[in-house]
Amino acid sequence: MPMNPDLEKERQGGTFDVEQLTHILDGGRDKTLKRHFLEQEVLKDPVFRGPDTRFLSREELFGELLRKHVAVIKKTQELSIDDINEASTIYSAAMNNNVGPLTLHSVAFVAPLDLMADDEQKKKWLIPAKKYEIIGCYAQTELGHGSFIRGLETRADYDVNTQQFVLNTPTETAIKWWVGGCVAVGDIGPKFGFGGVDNGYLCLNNVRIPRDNLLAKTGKVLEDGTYVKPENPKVVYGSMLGIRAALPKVGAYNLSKAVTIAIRYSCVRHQSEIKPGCGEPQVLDYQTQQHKLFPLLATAYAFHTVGVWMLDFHSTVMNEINEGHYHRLAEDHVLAAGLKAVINWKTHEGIEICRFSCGGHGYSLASSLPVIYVNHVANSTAEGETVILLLQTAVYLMKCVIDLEQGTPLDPSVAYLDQSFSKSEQWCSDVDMHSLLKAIQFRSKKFTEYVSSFVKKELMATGNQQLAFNKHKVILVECAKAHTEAVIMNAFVTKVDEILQSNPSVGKVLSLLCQIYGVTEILAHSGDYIQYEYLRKIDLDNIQDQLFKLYTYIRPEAVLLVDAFDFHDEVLKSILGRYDGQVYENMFKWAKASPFNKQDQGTFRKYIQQLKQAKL
Ligand SMILES: CCCCCCCC/C=C\CCCCCCC/C=C/C(=O)SCCNC(=O)CCNC(=O)[C@H](O)C(C)(C)COP(=O)(O)OP(=O)(O)OC[C@H]1O[C@@H](n2cnc3c(N)ncnc32)[C@H](O)[C@@H]1OP(=O)(O)O
Ligand SMILES: Cc1cc2nc3c(=O)[nH]c(=O)nc-3n(C[C@H](O)[C@H](O)[C@H](O)COP(=O)(O)OP(=O)(O)OC[C@H]3O[C@@H](n4cnc5c(N)ncnc54)[C@H](O)[C@@H]3O)c2cc1C
Repeated sequence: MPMNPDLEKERQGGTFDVEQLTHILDGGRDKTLKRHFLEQEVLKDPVFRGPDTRFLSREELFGELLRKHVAVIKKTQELSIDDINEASTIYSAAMNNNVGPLTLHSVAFVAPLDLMADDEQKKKWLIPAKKYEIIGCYAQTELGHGSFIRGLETRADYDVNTQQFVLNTPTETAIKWWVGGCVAVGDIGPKFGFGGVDNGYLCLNNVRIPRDNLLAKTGKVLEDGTYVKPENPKVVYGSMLGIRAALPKVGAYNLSKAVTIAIRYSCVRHQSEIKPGCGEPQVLDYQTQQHKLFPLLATAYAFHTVGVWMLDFHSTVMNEINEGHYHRLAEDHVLAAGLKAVINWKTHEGIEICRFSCGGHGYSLASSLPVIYVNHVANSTAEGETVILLLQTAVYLMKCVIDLEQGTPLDPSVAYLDQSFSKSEQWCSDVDMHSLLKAIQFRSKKFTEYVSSFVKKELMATGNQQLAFNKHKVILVECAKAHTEAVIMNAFVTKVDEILQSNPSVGKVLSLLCQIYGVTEILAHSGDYIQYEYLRKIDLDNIQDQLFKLYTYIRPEAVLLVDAFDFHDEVLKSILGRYDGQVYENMFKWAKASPFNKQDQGTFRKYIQQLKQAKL
């Protein structure tokens, strides 16, 4: 199919090599080539062809995705793939923006076995689980409790005579609920999205399991019922940590898809007139459309950068823990908590902005933006609800203030809290990304000190830390967000500095995105900068001007920047986001193919005719 002339023109501009940026995003040329190979292994294999999942009922969708997920597993094994990124490539190429039915088995059942089973148990369960000879799930949440783990009601009473645990969900609120991939007792019913996953309920009534079913790499129960605590009790939370550490990159992936669709479509879509008689411009030429999408384009790159960094950091900490060193577990936990919370929340807001920036067609499943949205938005609740996780980060920051007062060294990711920040000089309208980072770190430091003063005062008054925290949860959450933004901006600036050395032309365009990210973050909290007397109104006016100027620099690069995400059309599965930009013809073809147009609904005759007969 010929290329849409608008997109053809967009691709003649640009100042950097798209393929080189794709290699950077993938982690090197070889990784790009391997990803292409794996995608083609899926896309050329007829077993992965099937009905358009956007036309399927919940039951049909589940069945079709389970069929495909089994094919994904077979393909992964056939190609001897054990790298999680490569396995995810095969998975994503097949799932059409859905979450597959066996995802929880991989991310929430196999992972804890790997983390907390001893060698005997690994032989017994981990090896068959990795071969899908046993299929598992992660049944923690109950009807009555999800966030408050210490409030869970399920019981495991040890029967010393039989060396067994007797499991019970003693109350209705104790029923295990939301359990992804749990086909034992029942499905919890239709959901907002996640149609590919059978989130189940599980009632336990005197279910007996052997003593050695308790994963025993950390804590264990001896034959006489004595509980031997793990060296570090918090390691039992580790299975949630693994998914949280991965979710920032999942957020970046989903936002990159949405931004690709919205920016390509905004170049194809012509609407209204700027100068009468001069034709309808591309909607991406409107400043308001750029103001919707370019900060999100910058955000997608920022989130990808920090998502890769978080996974590397988490993997290092897990290796340290495997060798018995727990000193970085707390930092890993609060980084994963803050990044998972902020990134997934801002991503689902961003996908929604991408959807309505495509007008009515964004609302059609032909765009796939609604599919990406409803499957992504769960990530702000699942694996730790946003506020819950931000409070974890906030409590850690309050401890950092005490550490600072006591002269205890801080973890590297919060070292900036110990830095002094000079008032900014007059910010002219081309402030660089390093100055923007300093400003964002400054705000986080001031906010942490401000919140800590309130919590301390409350603690003095009540002597109860939980009460003190509970009274200031709103500003504690804001404090955690401010810190997390400093972590994101620091990762982005660090990566762009590195790329400026290795590939100046790519680095330059990424530095423009980094500035857009930083300026957008500062303008979103401009009142704090005035209140802390770090910036003046003139500075804020100047960086507002800078933002609009940055949009003009990014405008000719925008399509190339989303092309660099390198989504194959069959992976993106969006008519608005097609690489060739042939939207209208394919929208019409897609609509005509809808089963709704295929069979005579019969309902028309059945009910409308009744109206006629009723002679109202
Ligand atoms: C074939 C290949 C396929 C590959 C596919 C890949 C592609 C995947 C595609 C899409 C991805 C989608 C997948 C997502 C699936 C999601 C499924 C969802 C699963 C779930 O939701 S499982 C259930 C999750 N539940 C929670 O997260 C509960 C949240 N609540 C809590 O974590 C706790 O209640 C708490 C931490 C909030 C409170 O804990 P507690 O009451 O004990 O009290 P605290 O004082 O706050 O904490 C005590 C102490 O522990 C420390 N702590 C807490 N948590 C952790 C942790 N996780 N790690 C380390 N340390 C932790 C805390 O800091 C305190 O320490 P101090 O005492 O202060 O030192
Ligand atoms: C798509 C999806 C898949 C899931 N898969 C699984 C799974 O496979 N296995 C599993 O075990 N669970 C699973 N879950 C459940 C998930 O872990 C919980 O929904 C999540 O932990 C939130 O807990 P909750 O639902 O009890 O919400 P609640 O904690 O009841 O939250 C309700 C509101 O209360 C607020 N709140 C709660 N506690 C506090 C507090 N201390 N301070 C301030 N505000 C508070 C929250 O911020 C929120 O606004 C899944 C959920 C979803 C949506």
